[in-house]
Amino acid sequence: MDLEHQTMEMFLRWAAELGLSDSIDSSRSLDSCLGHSLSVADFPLAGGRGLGAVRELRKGELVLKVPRNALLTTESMVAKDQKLRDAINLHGSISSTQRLGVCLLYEMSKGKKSFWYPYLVHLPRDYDLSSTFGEFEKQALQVEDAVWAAEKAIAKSQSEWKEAVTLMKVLDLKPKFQSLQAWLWASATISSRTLHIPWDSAGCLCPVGDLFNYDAPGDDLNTSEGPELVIQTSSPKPVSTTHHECRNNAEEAGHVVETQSERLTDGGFDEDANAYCLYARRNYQLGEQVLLCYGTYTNLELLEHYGFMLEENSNDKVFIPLETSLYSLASSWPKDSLYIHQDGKPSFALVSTLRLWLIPQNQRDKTAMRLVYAGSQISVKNEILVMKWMSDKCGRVLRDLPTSLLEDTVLLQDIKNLQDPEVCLKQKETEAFGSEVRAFLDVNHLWDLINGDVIGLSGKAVEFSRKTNRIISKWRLSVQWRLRYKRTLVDCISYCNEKMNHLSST
Ligand SMILES: C[S@@+](CC[C@H](N)C(=O)[O-])C[C@H]1O[C@@H](n2cnc3c(N)ncnc32)[C@H](O)[C@@H]1O
Repeated sequence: MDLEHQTMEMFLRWAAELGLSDSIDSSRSLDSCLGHSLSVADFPLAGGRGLGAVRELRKGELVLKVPRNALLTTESMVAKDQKLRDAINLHGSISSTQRLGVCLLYEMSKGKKSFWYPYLVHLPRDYDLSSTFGEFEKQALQVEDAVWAAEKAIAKSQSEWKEAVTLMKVLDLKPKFQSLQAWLWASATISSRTLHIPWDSAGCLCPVGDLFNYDAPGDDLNTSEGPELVIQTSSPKPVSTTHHECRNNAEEAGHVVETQSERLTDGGFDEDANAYCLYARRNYQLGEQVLLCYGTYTNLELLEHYGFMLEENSNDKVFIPLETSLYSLASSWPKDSLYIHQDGKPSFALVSTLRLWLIPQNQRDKTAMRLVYAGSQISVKNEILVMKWMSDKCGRVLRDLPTSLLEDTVLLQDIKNLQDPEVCLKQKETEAFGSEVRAFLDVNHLWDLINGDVIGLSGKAVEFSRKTNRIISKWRLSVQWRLRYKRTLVDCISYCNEKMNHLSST
């Protein structure tokens, strides 16, 4: 049994001893907290390590219960450590998320002496959130809004780190735990793994509960005949770093509560049970990955908060630069409602605004306004103008980007080849590398490694260091993101052209 496997077993035993369980049967063995409903498994195409169903699960069924004493929160860490308590009390001016970040690093610095050590060793060593992107990966996003969002995330992490360093110094953390690198790790851990708790806006780290991978809301609606969960959402979308909203008043009887309401999340802290309770969001077959919904996110937001994106994401939104006069006309609709759906359809608000914008000012009478607000077309002529404008605009946006969809598709394949240890890079292949691959190899000083292998005729694949592989993964994510963006614009052009053809023939 390899080391990873052994430490995972130790972790699951430790969790069972603390009372974590995937079963409602309280007399279960203390060898592992899993095995009745779930098991840890690898899902290479959907999040990597995750939790699989070890039996058929019914929608609404309780699948994991994590008692409060196992949760890592500022409160629970402080309660176990006088020095930490004193330092936190003295330096209360930073945000609760920063406090949790410092506590996490402090706990990590204890190594095996930490109460949560069996959990902490299983945290990822690296993350791909955009706050961890270097200049190359950031620019590879190409789209101005996306580059700007990444820049903002990077700057935010840096300024939060500077503010938190004072507390880290008081705690006398070793330099490696005080570094920006360590801070980025702690912030990414908190951003991508915390669950919502009612008593701390920073949320909690939930052993085992943070092994669930993500399922977008709305993608599960047709899959079950089971009863619906009532999730009492405090806001339609979490604004804090925590992604799970509270499922208050969850009735334990049958572990199912009745119908409707917005189902953004699949669990929450249950005051009565004094535990975090997680429920199946749909029916699952044996062996299927059990997923959790962290909230409603566009791909850019997923990249920022979680370090991944979804090729198929019904919540994705593609924004294109619009004329200022159009924005001012669109005052009835918020700016962020003017977008293109991932399947290429312009949003209701965008089409409505364009309908209005594209009729001459003297024709913007009551009748036209009424039609626009009702979501109806004003006239066939106007509708054709709208579709033509959208199609031309998307075409211009695509042309203005540094690379085409086709070039990005080839690039993505080259990146996959670079990353694949099974692929041997032949000299003729490296000669065909496009300018972006060449620039990447230049910036990261990797030519020697590539040439050494090719010229050395070793016949072996090029092996990059772990650090280089991490950078390649981030770059790959950027390219995937911009490719998805471009696909949506191309689909929008097809959608508009089809509409135009249809309208012209009527
Ligand atoms: C709460 S953790 C889930 C467990 C994680 N896979 C692990 O091994 O610890 C969230 C992270 O898992 C990954 N992830 C979750 N859902 C994913 C999905 N559908 N596709 C790709 N990665 C996903 C992302 O790296 C994300 O930041």
